[in-house]
Amino acid sequence: MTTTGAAAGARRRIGVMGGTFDPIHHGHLVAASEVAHRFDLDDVVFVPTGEPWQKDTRKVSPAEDRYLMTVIATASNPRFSVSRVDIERAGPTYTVDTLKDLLRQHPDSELFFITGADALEKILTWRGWEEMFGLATFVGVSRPGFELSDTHLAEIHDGRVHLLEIPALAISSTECRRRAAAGAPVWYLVPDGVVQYIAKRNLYRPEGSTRLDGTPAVTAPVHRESGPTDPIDPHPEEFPQ
Ligand SMILES: Nc1ncnc2c1ncn2[C@@H]1O[C@H](COP(=O)(O)OP(=O)(O)OP(=O)(O)O)[C@@H](O)[C@H]1O
Ligand SMILES: O=C(O)c1ccc[n+]([C@@H]2O[C@H](COP(=O)([O-])O)[C@@H](O)[C@H]2O)c1
Repeated sequence: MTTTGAAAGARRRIGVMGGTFDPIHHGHLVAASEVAHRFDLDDVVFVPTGEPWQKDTRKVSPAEDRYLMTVIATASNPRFSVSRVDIERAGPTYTVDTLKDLLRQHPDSELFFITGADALEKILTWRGWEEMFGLATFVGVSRPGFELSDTHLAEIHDGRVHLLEIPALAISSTECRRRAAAGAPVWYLVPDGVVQYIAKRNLYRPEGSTRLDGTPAVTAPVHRESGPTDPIDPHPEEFPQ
């Protein structure tokens, strides 16, 4: 007996939630959950970027930290999983490559790439976008502060792009990082486990700050092929953030 949304013999419908996730927050999770519900998806795969080339003007946290925060944030949802395809591919992250890798891994699937209104606005600046629209259906979701529009995508509009209003959460990773850097709480903006992870790894704190155990905070990127430098503490203390 199948317990998924796909009828027997039908292609699996897989949502793809790509993002830098530095850190992952409830805006990402609500977007994925809402698109999964409205598009009757079987699963949503979260794909943390390797090298987000359009964010190269700022320091991005090590891929392993962003990956682990994404795993922590999605662990309680049986339909959510996290893929390493982008962090294991060398070089800048292009969605056209993400989609090809996922289709190789899931050849009998139909992909639905989920993107916020801000990212959708800039999608024609993405590398190989012409090919990209042939590999997945794109679902643009509303985001406070941005206009949700597909008028710039008129020539693609043959059912490959959909727009969806979702519950509005005015949360951004930028604001979460700013708050963590200032010692302000990020509780309830990000999942509880992510709050704990940020504190444990001293992410987003000013250079030279120390971890709660007194050791220097990690500042060098973690090597791609290695696992996390720190296992997740199974008995985390209460952190003030
Ligand atoms: N609050 C939100 N509501 C809807 N979509 C969102 C929200 N936050 C992010 N997204 C979408 O999630 C995807 C990944 O976003 P990303 O990881 O860059 O987060 P961000 O909050 O935009 O980060 P930053 O503030 O660092 O730019 C993008 O498609 C983005 O548009
Ligand atoms: O393919 C591209 O050239 C491209 C350029 C910018 C962003 N993207 C993808 O869009 C998603 C959101 O990216 P970001 O930078 O807003 O976190 C993520 O999956 C990125 O890989 C992709």
